[in-house]
Amino acid sequence: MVVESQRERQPRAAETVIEARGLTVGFGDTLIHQNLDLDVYRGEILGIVGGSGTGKSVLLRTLIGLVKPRAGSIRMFGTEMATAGPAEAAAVQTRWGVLFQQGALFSSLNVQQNVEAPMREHLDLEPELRGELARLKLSMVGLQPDAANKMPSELSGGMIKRVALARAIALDPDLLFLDEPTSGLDPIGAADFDNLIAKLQETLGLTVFMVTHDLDSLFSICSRVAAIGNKKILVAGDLETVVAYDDPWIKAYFGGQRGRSAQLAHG
Ligand SMILES: Nc1ncnc2c1ncn2[C@@H]1O[C@H](COP(=O)(O)OP(=O)(O)OP(=O)(O)O)[C@@H](O)[C@H]1O
Repeated sequence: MVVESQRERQPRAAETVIEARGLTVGFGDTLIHQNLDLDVYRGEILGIVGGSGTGKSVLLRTLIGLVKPRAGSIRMFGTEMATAGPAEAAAVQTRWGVLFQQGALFSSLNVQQNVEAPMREHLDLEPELRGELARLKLSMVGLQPDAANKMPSELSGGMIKRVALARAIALDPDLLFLDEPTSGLDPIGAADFDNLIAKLQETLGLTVFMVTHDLDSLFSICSRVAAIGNKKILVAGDLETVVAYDDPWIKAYFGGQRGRSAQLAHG
């Protein structure tokens, strides 16, 4: 059952949105990734898993250009990012949105202003239209209109994630990067957020790159999973393929009590 539902969610045509080849990333004397290859296909929700410190967030930050790789290439929507000119790179960058782990809202801006921030930076819109669009994005992530004037300090953890998600979709992206979107949420809040991600992915036709530890997210909404270990992608494929892969961390992660419970719950 799990396998069938995973297959149903596989994109039909495997058009590559992100193509990373031979990525080597390090800090000082420490190598985090060495010769890492990864493809992300249009229309999929790809879950990135791996032990703590294996470099899942570093991979996300490398793909969006915040960490410069020592070697290798990253093609985003067919554009080689290392050699793209500033205008071309900026045009590609507006095609993705990012939800960072803690939400990373601007604490001095209210909710609506946070969602408007990318529009201010990249679009030349009248203030009324910008406000209207921001409120539309907020309603798309399930927030009531009265949330618009609240400050980040007045929000619950779940609301912060929703505002951050509204900001991530502010520019109508094709691609969404999510870093541990359900971390810090209670199980019901996490399940609601998973459902929201799946709904947005489907209605907006998004491609989603999602770093997660959350087994429920993997089993409920991911169409494919890539596991990081030994500085590279150990295995990428449907859950059945990844779960069956012979690696001690994968066996401990999926074969432990929580992994078995998640498989049963979503089976
Ligand atoms: N800017 C940086 N400078 C130096 N080291 C860094 C930097 N950013 C990350 N690291 C190191 O890179 C390694 C991978 O970090 P990363 O946050 O990607 O791990 P992760 O797989 O996301 O872990 P977790 O699951 O615990 O969040 C860690 O050892 C971290 O300390």
